[in-house]
Amino acid sequence: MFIPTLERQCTSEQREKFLPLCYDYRIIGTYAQTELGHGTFLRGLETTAHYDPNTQEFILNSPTISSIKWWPGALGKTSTHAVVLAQLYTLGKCHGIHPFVVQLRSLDDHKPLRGITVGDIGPKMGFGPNDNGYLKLHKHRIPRTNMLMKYSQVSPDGTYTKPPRSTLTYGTMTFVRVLIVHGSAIALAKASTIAIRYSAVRRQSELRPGEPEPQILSYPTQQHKLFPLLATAYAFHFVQLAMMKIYTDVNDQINNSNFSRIQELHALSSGLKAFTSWVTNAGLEVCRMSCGGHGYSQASGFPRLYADFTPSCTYEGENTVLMLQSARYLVKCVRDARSGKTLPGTVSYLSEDVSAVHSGGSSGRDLSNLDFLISLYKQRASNQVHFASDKVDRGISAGMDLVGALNSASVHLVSAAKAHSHYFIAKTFVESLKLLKASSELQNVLHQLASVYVFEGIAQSSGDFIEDYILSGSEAKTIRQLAVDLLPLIRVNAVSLVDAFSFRDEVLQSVLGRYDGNVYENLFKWAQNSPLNKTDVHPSYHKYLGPLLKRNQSKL
Ligand SMILES: CCCCCCCCCCCCCCCCCCCC(=O)SCCNC(=O)CCNC(=O)[C@H](O)C(C)(C)COP(=O)(O)OP(=O)(O)OC[C@H]1O[C@@H](n2cnc3c(N)ncnc32)[C@H](O)[C@@H]1OP(=O)(O)O
Ligand SMILES: Cc1cc2nc3c(=O)[nH]c(=O)nc-3n(C[C@H](O)[C@H](O)[C@H](O)COP(=O)(O)OP(=O)(O)OC[C@H]3O[C@@H](n4cnc5c(N)ncnc54)[C@H](O)[C@@H]3O)c2cc1C
Repeated sequence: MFIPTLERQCTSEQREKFLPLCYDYRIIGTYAQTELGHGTFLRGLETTAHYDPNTQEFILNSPTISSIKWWPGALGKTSTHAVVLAQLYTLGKCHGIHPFVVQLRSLDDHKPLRGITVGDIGPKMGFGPNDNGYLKLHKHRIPRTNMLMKYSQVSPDGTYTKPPRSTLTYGTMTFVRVLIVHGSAIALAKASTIAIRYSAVRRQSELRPGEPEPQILSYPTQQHKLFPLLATAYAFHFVQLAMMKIYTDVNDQINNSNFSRIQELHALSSGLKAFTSWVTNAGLEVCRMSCGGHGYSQASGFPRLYADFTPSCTYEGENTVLMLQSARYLVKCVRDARSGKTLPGTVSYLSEDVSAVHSGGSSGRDLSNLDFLISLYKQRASNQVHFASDKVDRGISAGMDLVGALNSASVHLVSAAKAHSHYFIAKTFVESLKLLKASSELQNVLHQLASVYVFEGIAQSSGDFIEDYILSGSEAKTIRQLAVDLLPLIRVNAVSLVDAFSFRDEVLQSVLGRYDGNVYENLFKWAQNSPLNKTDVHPSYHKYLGPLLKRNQSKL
């Protein structure tokens, strides 16, 4: 995050000064924004940067215990520099959060500089090798030119020039949220690879006396656990491509001072980061549990994969908060649509009258047709967004202010943002396959994946579709069965579909997911290499167990 922030927030002179140092690994930096007392509420950050026109320096301080920077990756022991987000004060006025480059450690002996107290925050659930750290600043001075001034400036005499948009400071977070969508796709693909390869190797239970134990991948329940997640990994792959394309297009516009789509990008990246990381987080656990006891071993790769992925639901914007950000934008779009404004591409459906298109229970609807089902996802999303938006309006009519009305409707707003994200993902998956240049055989297999993703997505949220009369109960049951009917067809190509992710064994880090399927021999080898097995009799025997046993044997 250090380098992307410099690339996006530096003037050209600052880029020339700082970026070569980064690219040549002459300095190592972190992104120090979160504090002990604030991670979500950025306007509440307490670190201060007061401008001193006499010396043309900023004086940085951590004025309270809650203002100590806390969590930034590699801050504890590694980073020589940080981008520090602090409240800017100049000529007696506060201008809000701005980014500053701060050197933390000497480039000679790596010791912390004067006014810098820095260290590791201690052991975490995962990310063991990462020294997430703390930073306490005490009257630490930096040159005026260390404030990143692409969008806002402080002149030598302390005059402040404000940015075209205050939220441009938040740009790096948007970029990383887009990367996290990609990260979700990768993590779910890894977990699917491990679970499906192992399920093809593992044989368990005797269905009928004398019959060989079947591969657990042959059980419909095992297929129902794993194949929708495999399909989701493929869906997220295509979604992250689409998300990155939108990010790149909007970022190019921003670089040309066109800020018209910044809100749409923020809303979409927030919703997709939250949706994909939540779904992946839950999916990793399903994959682990589908591997039985060996899934719980470190050898499976699942404990580390989960412990390292699960903070994706928290960092870079806590998921609930991001869903609310997305929903806030959707509510604004409903208002704009009602006042006749044209809506941007990813939300234009909110101005369509989808309610008349479909009503549950109509006979003869082709429930296996993906284009038709995507139109139902659209109707569900539109209904949920309009419902939540109407709740906000009713709150205001009842005398609440906008903040109060939004807060009061927030549970429904999160549901609406989820439905919106889900519609975007399902639509993107189906549309991406149409554009894919592939053999008819491959198209057929991918269509099976898209179908099970779309069917299972409805099955798992059938309440939404039934409550709004988008589907009848019997139609929902039919779609649920369509998903189950697809499972044996996907079984034929399941191992090939995870092999297609092409994770090398060294990357997958899983004995269960080894490409050669030689699990048991390598599990035994792995166990023998366990530190506890360095000696037949562990040294602790002589200190604890031995004396205890001998003492009790003497009583016999
Ligand atoms: C290139 C090939 C790569 C291959 C990649 C392979 C895989 C990648 C693997 C994964 C990589 C990722 C690894 C991750 C490592 C990251 C580690 C974690 C780092 C961190 O956690 S950094 C800290 C993150 N912190 C946050 O995200 C804080 C969240 N809080 C906020 O953003 C704001 O406080 C919040 C919640 C938005 C509230 O803002 P606030 O101003 O207080 O209040 P409002 O809600 O009223 O917003 C005002 C206004 O601003 C708009 N807004 C807010 N944010 C943005 C934004 N980012 N962009 C644009 N606009 C924004 C908001 O919509 C409001 O607008 P209105 O018009 O409605 O007024
Ligand atoms: C592994 C890891 C790495 C990190 N790396 C970095 C880094 O490199 N740099 C950095 O600056 N930070 C980093 N962070 C910090 C991270 O960005 C914050 O933890 C994150 O933004 C969440 O903020 P918080 O911890 O204050 O959670 P909180 O906001 O306190 O969340 C707690 C609960 O409050 C709820 N909540 C908060 N606000 C609202 C609201 N308005 N409406 C409804 N509910 C709300 C949330 O939904 C959540 O359930 C990292 C964190 C982790 C775990």
